Amino acid sequence: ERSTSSFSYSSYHTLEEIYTWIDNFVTEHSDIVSKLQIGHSFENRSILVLKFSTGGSRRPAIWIDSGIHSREWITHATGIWIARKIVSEYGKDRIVIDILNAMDIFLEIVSNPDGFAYTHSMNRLWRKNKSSRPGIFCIGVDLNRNWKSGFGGNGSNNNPCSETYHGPSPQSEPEVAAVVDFIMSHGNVKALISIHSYSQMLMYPYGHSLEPVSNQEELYHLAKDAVQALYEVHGIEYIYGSISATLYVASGITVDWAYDSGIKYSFSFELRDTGRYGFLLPAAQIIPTAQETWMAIRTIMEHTLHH
Ligand SMILES: O=C(NO)N[C@H](Cc1ccccc1)C(=O)O
Ligand SMILES: [Zn+2]
Repeated sequence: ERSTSSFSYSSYHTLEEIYTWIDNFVTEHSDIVSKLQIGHSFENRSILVLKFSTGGSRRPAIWIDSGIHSREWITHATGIWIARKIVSEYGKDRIVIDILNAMDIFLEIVSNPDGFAYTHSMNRLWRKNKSSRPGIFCIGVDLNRNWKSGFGGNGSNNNPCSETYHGPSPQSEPEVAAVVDFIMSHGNVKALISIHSYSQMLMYPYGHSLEPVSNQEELYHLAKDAVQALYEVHGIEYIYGSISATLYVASGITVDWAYDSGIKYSFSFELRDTGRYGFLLPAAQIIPTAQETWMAIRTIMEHTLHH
């Protein structure tokens, strides 16, 4: 069926189902949504980005990615739901209208397609990508350790068999290089939101050190407001703060690279839950999770629009 009306937003889907949904979604909303291919994964799958734009050229933009860790299925499902929410709210919500009349939104739903396919075929709890190199006997690099900022520092591992293996060099992984190349050539990305699960946290740089970022006060208060907006939907409580202070030191991570590349509003979400189901969050929680996450993301986008 050509329409997305038969797509269940309250279910988890395979890579093929998501890519088909993307094509149908773009067809149905071609007035404001387009599909970009920003590169290929290690196993040669397309890396796709949805672009939401109401015109202009190279407008200030917001980047949102989900699924960088393949086992975090709630993040892809949330990304899909948010894509539909953006187009449905554009006609209704004053804040979304204002955002899209001034900015573009880029949404990369499946940031690690090889790993995601693997969680459906062989190992539901696979985290990394699927890269392999001669003489190395473990597969995959942690795509949240392969970025240039703080690369190879504490909170990342140089053992290829580790779940936090940072890879042989910064941006060695095609899935990371594609995003870096896209954002750098775009040159006008004002906010980056990288969605993970689980733990119910909203965090900002730095992960690689306890050193506060220059606009720490602003990010703290924005995170506070975003977490409050999230709480008001279903009463779910998040903690917030800098990654290194709130969680632990992690080096080579997406948001540190984004921040150091000039994207002053860089955040990482850890969605539901706090461990009862963990990565195996029941599908019944997809829509409630997406609804509350949307309100936090909308808060961050609105702030970015006005600053
Ligand atoms: O893997 C997850 N969550 O899925 N998060 C941890 C912590 C984290 C989250 C966000 C940014 C940096 C670091 C990780 O080791 O990457
Ligand atoms: Zn993760």
